[in-house]
Amino acid sequence: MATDNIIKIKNVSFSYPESDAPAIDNISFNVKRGSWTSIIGHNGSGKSTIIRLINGLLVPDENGNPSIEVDGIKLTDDTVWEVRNRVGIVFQNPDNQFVGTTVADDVAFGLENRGIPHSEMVKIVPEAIKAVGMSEYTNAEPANLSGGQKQRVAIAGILAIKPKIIVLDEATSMLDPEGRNQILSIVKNMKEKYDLTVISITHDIDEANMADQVLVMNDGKLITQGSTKTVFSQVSLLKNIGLDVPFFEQIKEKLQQNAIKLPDNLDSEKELINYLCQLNSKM
Ligand SMILES: Nc1ncnc2c1ncn2[C@@H]1O[C@H](COP(=O)(O)OP(=O)(O)OP(=O)(O)O)[C@@H](O)[C@H]1O
Repeated sequence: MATDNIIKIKNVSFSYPESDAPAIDNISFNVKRGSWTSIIGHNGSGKSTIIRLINGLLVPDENGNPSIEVDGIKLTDDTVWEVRNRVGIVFQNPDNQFVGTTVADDVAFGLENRGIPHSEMVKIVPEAIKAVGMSEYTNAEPANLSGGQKQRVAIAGILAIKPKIIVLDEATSMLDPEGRNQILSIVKNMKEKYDLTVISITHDIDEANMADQVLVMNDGKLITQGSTKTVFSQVSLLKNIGLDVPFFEQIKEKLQQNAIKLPDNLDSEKELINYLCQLNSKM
């Protein structure tokens, strides 16, 4: 994995015109190339607004000398399309993402928009559809697919334009557990295969736990960030802002509140169970 920062956000604030409070309040963070970042936070905390700022759909407020850099390109009016080509977004509702009458048409749409020659499209489209395991549905109508299949087609459409960054904006929230796991596993495989950088905005704690880095938003502010271990061990902070905490961290906290001292290096449920079994056998 490369180690440079593919996204650099510095001193960024943003207020929607009709609102008094800023939706984003002076945030700074970096995202490493090829990494997985989760953004968590309550409804309205500013998660989607960050993504709209990263792909230039919104422009930061001028105060504080803000800067946004994506893949080494400083985001300005002149570079917005260059940046946008690097960021593919899968949205929450699969039904709002289709424009083609067949799966193949739909996946080809982004390529047509970018003026990719037909001779290249006929190679790229089937490859992208195959990558998400949907080849047998190439000529199907998107409207007739299941929610999980629709999200796979949306991902194929994004893969076709070869982005550097893929954003899942609550992309699994309308799927059942099986559909969700399929999508996450496809994205994970694509990430490794194409050295993609993944940003997932999610309310699902297991999905958030897949990340290398977690960003926690509250009322437009980035209140903590770090590895899953660093962030999810701040149980009280997360609970105070109404967020879920992994079951494992909740159990650890309860044990410690009951004066059961645990070693620092317990990183998984399995390690915790083994430790408690050993403790029990010594009693
Ligand atoms: N188009 C808009 N016009 C005015 N205010 C907006 C607009 N979009 C979002 N907001 C406000 O900006 C704030 C941040 O919204 P945003 O959608 O970024 O939050 P979020 O964390 O993604 O929420 P959710 O989890 O519900 O998707 C909220 O107070 C929201 O009401």
